[in-house]
Amino acid sequence: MTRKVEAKNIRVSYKEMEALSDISFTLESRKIVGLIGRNGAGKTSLLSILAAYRKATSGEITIDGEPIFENEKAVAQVTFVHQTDYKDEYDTVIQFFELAERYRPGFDRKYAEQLAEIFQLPTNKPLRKLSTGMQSAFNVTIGLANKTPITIFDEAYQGMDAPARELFYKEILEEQARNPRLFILSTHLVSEMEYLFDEVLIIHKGKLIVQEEMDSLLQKGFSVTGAMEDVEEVASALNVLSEKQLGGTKSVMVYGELTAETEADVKRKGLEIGNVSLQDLFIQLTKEGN
Ligand SMILES: Nc1ncnc2c1ncn2[C@@H]1O[C@H](COP(=O)(O)OP(=O)(O)OP(=O)(O)O)[C@@H](O)[C@H]1O
Repeated sequence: MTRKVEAKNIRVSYKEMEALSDISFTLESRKIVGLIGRNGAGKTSLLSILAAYRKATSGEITIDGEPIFENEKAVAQVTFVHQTDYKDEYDTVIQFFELAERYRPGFDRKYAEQLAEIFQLPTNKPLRKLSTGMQSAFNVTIGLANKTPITIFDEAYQGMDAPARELFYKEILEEQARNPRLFILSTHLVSEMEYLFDEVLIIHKGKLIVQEEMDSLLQKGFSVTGAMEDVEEVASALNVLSEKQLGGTKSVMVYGELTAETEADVKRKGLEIGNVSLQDLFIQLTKEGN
């Protein structure tokens, strides 16, 4: 299921407020992409445009070169899982599976039933009577069982407890191994989900500030620790995101390429280079002032 998704100069305004400004990127299929950003950064706005739920104020999303908005064939390639209000939904889980089987050509009923068992969904209950976590598990079930080439989960885990979330992550990885596709997962649970991601997009205040393969992103973030004066000397040439000091020892978190020259200098001075997590990088990259 090879698909190429391109966002070209996406801008979204709600009246005078600009929620997304000039966002462009290309995503290749067979990847699990993490979309992270602080509250109000624009994640849902971006995902709803990627799924053609709404039109960008300007710019365009294409799948394999075809504009997606109001394009039935392109839209059928995408499943968008987001929080849904089921308070007026009298149909049961099983009735929903029947509908999905009738109207969604790729829907895998058998897999949906397996997932319902894994998540212990009460399949004969109307959706409005499921708990919040169960409703999310139902959404996740539909998202996985639809098996569309592009599957988007917008904070789909709301209300799901830790064991249920763990089952969800495991299913994504297993599905990706069985039926590779493009998964896009927006989340606030960065440390919990970072092991899933092949690639990461970070949006901040409506702007795309990072698009990187996970491995190279983690290589770009590193810490340097040691004697204060030596660390300060090395850090003066680096893009320092944060610093900590304890007595005469200082530690700085850096974002940027670690050149051979800097690495040699660090070694000469007896300083220590450490790894930083995606969560730490995300916090520092989106901190006021950075
Ligand atoms: N329908 C709307 N009308 C007006 N403003 C909106 C609308 N939807 C979103 N916004 C604004 O656009 C900005 C981006 O919102 P969006 O929901 O896309 O962010 P988000 O990253 O998904 O946030 P969160 O993580 O809190 O869910 C916010 O400032 C929000 O208040």
